Amino acid sequence: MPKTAYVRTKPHLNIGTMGHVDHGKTTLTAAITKVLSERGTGTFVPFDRIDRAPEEALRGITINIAHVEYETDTRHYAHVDMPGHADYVKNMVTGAAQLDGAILVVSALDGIMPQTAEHVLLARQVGVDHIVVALNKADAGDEELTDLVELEVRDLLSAHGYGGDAVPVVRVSGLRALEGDPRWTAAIEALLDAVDTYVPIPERYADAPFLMPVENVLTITGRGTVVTGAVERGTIRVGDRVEVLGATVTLKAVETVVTGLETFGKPMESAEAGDNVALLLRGMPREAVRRGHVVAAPGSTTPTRRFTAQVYVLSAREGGRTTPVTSGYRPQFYIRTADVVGDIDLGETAVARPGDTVTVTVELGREVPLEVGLGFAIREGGRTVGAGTVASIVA
Ligand SMILES: Nc1nc2c(ncn2[C@@H]2O[C@H](COP(=O)(O)OP(=O)(O)OP(=O)(O)O)[C@@H](O)[C@H]2O)c(=O)[nH]1
Ligand SMILES: [Mg+2]
Repeated sequence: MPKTAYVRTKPHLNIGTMGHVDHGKTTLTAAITKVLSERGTGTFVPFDRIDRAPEEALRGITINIAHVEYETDTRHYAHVDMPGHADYVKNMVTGAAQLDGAILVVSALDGIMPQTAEHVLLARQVGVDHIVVALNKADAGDEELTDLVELEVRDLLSAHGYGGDAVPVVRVSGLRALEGDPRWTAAIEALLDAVDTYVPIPERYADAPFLMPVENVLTITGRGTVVTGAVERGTIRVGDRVEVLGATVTLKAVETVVTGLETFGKPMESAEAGDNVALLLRGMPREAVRRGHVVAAPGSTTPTRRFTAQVYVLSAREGGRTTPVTSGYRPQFYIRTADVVGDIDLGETAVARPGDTVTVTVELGREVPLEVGLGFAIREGGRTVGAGTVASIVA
């Protein structure tokens, strides 16, 4: 099938749904694509295709994020539907790191649930600055109860520095909109308008050196090794030299050339920060690159093992630990798409209780490209116990 080139006509933003299990994230995602397909600026992606497509097993890591794309009148969006279950927080964290804005889905029937709060906290920690709320299942909710839920959500957002009073809260019914009920398709339009106007066009650091965390690695027969991910900063063109970093201990950086560039299956001439792309890498052995590595402009970033960070230790109520952390604690660090073990040194603080924010020094089990301001999650025994931001690199 001939491929039409991807033409950039509108600013591109990455958004995603988040929220508690069963509050209707996937239904809402399907409803958005339905409403926009009727406007002629998107393709309808039915519920079961969003819910089935994402499960990919990759070297034992379950990648469970569905990407769909659509346009409003003013913007092009890549939208990720993030699973709600706590087991998938890893994917939410690594995916949310790329989000310019998020749609927080809260069931008007249930109100705030543990994962609603956990996702808001994680969004804050990974630097998602703008949240729009979809109060879903409004078709089935009682008006007064929905008012209470709205207040509760605004309070939660304010508590995490999102300015809950200003955040748009739109009452929607993904289910009824999918069925074509005009009242509820209009609500989806209102939600999209809120996203269009409330989430600003991000500064893309287009002039910064190129960097893309690797999400997925594929082999295309006859063509070679392809890596996919969201461009974190800078621009990339076919023919550009790049480095793959964070590889094996013996082979720290592998230099290669980008020989092909695509987005959503369409070839493109250049990609910039925020784009979801696939890069074909010349002569790159399949085994030399994996999820967690970084593709960057040569010499633009140096992998490091030691850094200081501000870390928030989740309280037990948020699903975190019930006991304090002391120096020598050795959890997993989720940094961009990488999953690395690390030693925590609390220095003079000595003890961090659940709910505390502390400054720590971390020594990772292997080198990872890091920079100040980069967010990460800390996990232990399959659950998130902390979140933090890199404060300084220690030589
Ligand atoms: N009444 C009503 N039910 C809804 C609405 N949206 C979703 N549901 C129902 O809520 C249930 C969960 O919907 P999903 O879209 O799968 O929820 P989710 O948040 O994606 O769930 P997970 O991916 O498992 O976290 C399904 O039975 C839906 O049919 C709505 O607007 N109104
Ligand atoms: Mg879902």
